[in-house]
Amino acid sequence: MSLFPTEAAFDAALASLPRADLACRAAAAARQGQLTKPAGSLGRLEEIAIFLAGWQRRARPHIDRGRAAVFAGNHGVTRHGVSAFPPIVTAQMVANFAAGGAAINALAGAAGLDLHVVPIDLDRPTEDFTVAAAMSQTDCLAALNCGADMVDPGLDLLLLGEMGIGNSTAAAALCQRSFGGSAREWVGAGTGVDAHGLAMKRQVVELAMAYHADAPMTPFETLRRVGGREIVAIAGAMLAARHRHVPVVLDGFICAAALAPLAVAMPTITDHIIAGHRSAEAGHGRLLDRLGLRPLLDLDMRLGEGSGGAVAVAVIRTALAAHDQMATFADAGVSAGG
Ligand SMILES: O=C(O)c1ccc[n+]([C@@H]2O[C@H](COP(=O)([O-])O)[C@@H](O)[C@H]2O)c1
Ligand SMILES: Cc1cc2nc[nH]c2cc1C
Repeated sequence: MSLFPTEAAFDAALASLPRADLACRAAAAARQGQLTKPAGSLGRLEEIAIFLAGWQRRARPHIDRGRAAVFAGNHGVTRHGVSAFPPIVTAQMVANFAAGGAAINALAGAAGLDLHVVPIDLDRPTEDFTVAAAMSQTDCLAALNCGADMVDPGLDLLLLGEMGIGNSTAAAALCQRSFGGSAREWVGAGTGVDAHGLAMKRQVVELAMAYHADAPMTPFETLRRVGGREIVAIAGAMLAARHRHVPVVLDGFICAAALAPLAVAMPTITDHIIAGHRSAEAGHGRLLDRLGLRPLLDLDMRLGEGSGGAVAVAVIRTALAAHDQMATFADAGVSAGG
């Protein structure tokens, strides 16, 4: 049985979000207070260990089963010349992922994550969302379930990533429909468009806002109308992960944009999510601010594929190593501070 058989099931899942286990969080926080270091001196590494304790529901969290799920989709909006690369690159990169030659193959390996690549109907690009909904209800539900299917209940951590030529335009449209503002604020260079491409992207996003202006402002409709299959799958995976108590690490702008419509309807959806990094894509910092997420890293990356998130997972592992392996003041015979 799929997790999201209907739009109503998706809405119900979003309306009933499980919370972190507070007792496990408290036990992890207490342990942090006993480790041989001044209180708080490991900064955000301490917060990460406590965060994972709450979602994994154990005081000593670990990442034995860490997965990177990278979804790929094609976009009808590419007909407007919104990307520096042709749409065929999406399928070509999926082949590169399968052959092990992409950045995410190396980075997921370095972060100790199993990589799963999920191309979704690449031979059926979404509709051009300046003149139609990007996808049907059926296709939107199918993409949500593609995402949910990647979330085995036993996972310790899930990194989400995407590949889709043209998807930074869809991401900007999701941001603007969710948070308002102008296309100038949300549109960036993506794969590296020139000034003409940038102007085109802005125009495309403004046209999309006008076309869909009277449609319901629900998360499902926003995803369906101006999203893409890989983006919708990321939204489905985030929501499924929440119900299965799997903490999530996000990659860049496109991943975070998948969260935007959900967060507007249900701000606490971000509680089980770590923003792995802030990408160099123009709107990402603004989007993370709106989501109330503070990125772990800022390395001027703007690749996608889950790459920035994978680097963040390597840092997260160091946080857990300290939490698990350090001696307490009592164990080591070190005098605690007053
Ligand atoms: O992760 C990011 O912040 C990011 C920023 C810019 C581009 N990308 C990647 O580049 C593609 C989208 O760029 P574009 O120009 O084709 O819209 C897509 O495959 C993304 O994975 C990703
Ligand atoms: C080569 C290439 C690799 C990518 N990985 C994610 N988005 C991408 C876009 C391009 C163009």
